[in-house]
Amino acid sequence: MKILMVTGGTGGHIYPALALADYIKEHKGYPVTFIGNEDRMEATLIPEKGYAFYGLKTSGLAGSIVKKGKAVFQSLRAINKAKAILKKENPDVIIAFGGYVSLPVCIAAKKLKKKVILHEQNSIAGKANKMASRYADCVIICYENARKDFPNNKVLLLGNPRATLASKHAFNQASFDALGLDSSKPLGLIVMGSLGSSSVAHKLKEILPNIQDVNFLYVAGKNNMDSAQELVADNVKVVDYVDQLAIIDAFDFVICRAGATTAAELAASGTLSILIPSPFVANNHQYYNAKAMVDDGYAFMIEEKDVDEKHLQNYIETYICKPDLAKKMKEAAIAHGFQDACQNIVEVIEKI
Ligand SMILES: CC(=O)N[C@H]1[C@@H](OP(=O)(O)OP(=O)(O)OC[C@H]2O[C@@H](n3ccc(=O)[nH]c3=O)[C@H](O)[C@@H]2O)O[C@H](CO)[C@@H](O)[C@@H]1O
Repeated sequence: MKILMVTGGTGGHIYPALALADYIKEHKGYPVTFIGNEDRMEATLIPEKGYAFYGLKTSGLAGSIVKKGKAVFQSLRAINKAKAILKKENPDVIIAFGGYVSLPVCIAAKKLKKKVILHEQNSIAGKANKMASRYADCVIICYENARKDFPNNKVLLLGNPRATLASKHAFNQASFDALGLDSSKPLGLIVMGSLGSSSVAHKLKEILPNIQDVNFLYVAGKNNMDSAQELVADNVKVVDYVDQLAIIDAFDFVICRAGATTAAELAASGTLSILIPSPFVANNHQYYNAKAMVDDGYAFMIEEKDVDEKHLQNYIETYICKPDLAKKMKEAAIAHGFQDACQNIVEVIEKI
């Protein structure tokens, strides 16, 4: 069986696809090829991981009439290019992980009568996935809430492939030691998704130095290192990137955005979190990702507008000073973790 995956734009769409591809390679040996945007992070990340990669030029349907017109024109060209790639590669199944690059590939796939599976990471579906669902044979979701965004007879709630990876992740002592953190105090990891956040960095710079009983590692994101430098303090180290899953076990809690892939990893690995959902995403979907986690009893949430010392200190103390409650929350996280996501998705691929 040959599989082709479509993914792109941000880590939250790319890492789940890579996790599934690695699982398929290890357990089934089926070849996997990728299509993504020719000018986004996937164009380097995916070939670096050893997979064949085809790039398309696409952009989102947003902004001025001229920009929208350009996006439509690019999509039409992308459909033709995708058709040529699909004819050459001749995959049995196409799995699309969202982002606007998915849509032209799904359209091309259906024109060639190929089987299409969509993967939606978020609790509110993205625009591209909603449009692509009419060309899909099956839609895999990670939150019950996303079911209503798709034709009900196509939906399966199976979770995010990164959950499987997170449940099996190996702590890497050398990666942790290289960070040079003082672990004689509780440790907090702060990571703002694959793109970072300058607005949260700006708020935290006033707050973190006052929480002296915790040492923090702030992961800024490669494009935010300048604004993040203002955070450096006795108890705060700043780096641009970490392999989140390799070091997460060393931390007592994580403060982070509520990107769906990070959220899936937190649940599957039983990691305690304080979520600050990004207010700058489509349909406020991170708020709803976070709300589902809070409702299921395994995370706290502070909206960005409410981030202050009192709120943060309050939640941090709960994790550190109430071990019984922290243990209960960890158990609730693991119970909602979809640790078998990869195995269950592969069964669907084989059946389809
Ligand atoms: C601004 C934006 O549009 N964000 C979206 C994007 O988030 P974003 O790309 O930030 O994705 P997530 O937070 O969901 O996932 C980030 C991934 O990168 C990894 N990682 C990240 C930083 C780092 O230093 N090290 C590291 O290993 C994490 O372990 C995780 O696997 O896609 C998500 C999934 O569709 C959406 O829910 C988010 O709303």
